Amino acid sequence: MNGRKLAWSFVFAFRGLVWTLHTQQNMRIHGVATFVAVGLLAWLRPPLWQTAWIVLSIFLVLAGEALNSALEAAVDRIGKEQHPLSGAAKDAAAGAVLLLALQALIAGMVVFGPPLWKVFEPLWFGLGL
Ligand SMILES: Nc1ncnc2c1ncn2[C@@H]1O[C@H](COP(=O)(O)OP(=O)(O)OP(=O)(O)O)[C@@H](O)[C@H]1O
Repeated sequence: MNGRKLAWSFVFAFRGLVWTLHTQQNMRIHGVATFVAVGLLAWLRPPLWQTAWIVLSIFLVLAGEALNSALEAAVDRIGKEQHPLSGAAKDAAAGAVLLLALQALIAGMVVFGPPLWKVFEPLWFGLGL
């Protein structure tokens, strides 16, 4: 592969990500979640392995959503008519994203839960909770 072709492949990949952001509401939701997670990382500065877990989770969810969007587009390109296999393919891909998102939620709770609890603990007790 020559350098020019390699550079174009990055452009196409980036264009694919921009397309998912424009067309997929779920990708935009994951984008917002990414900003929140990065903000919490910058604020709470967890240990390196926990930071790595969160960063990995972010990339896994975004990559999963991009693949899900690709599969949806491919299924729709094959045929827009209703078919059990088309539905099953889309459902299975959505299930994969759900699993990745659940994993990210667990990572967020394990990494950010205890320090956030510490920060807001005085507030809970101040409110008599
Ligand atoms: N061609 C089809 N044949 C049968 N069932 C389908 C077909 N297309 C979609 N479905 C069903 O409808 C669900 C929603 O499909 P849709 O294409 O709207 O994707 P989505 O999950 O809403 O994603 P998004 O809103 O991000 O595009 C699928 O998960 C599937 O169960």
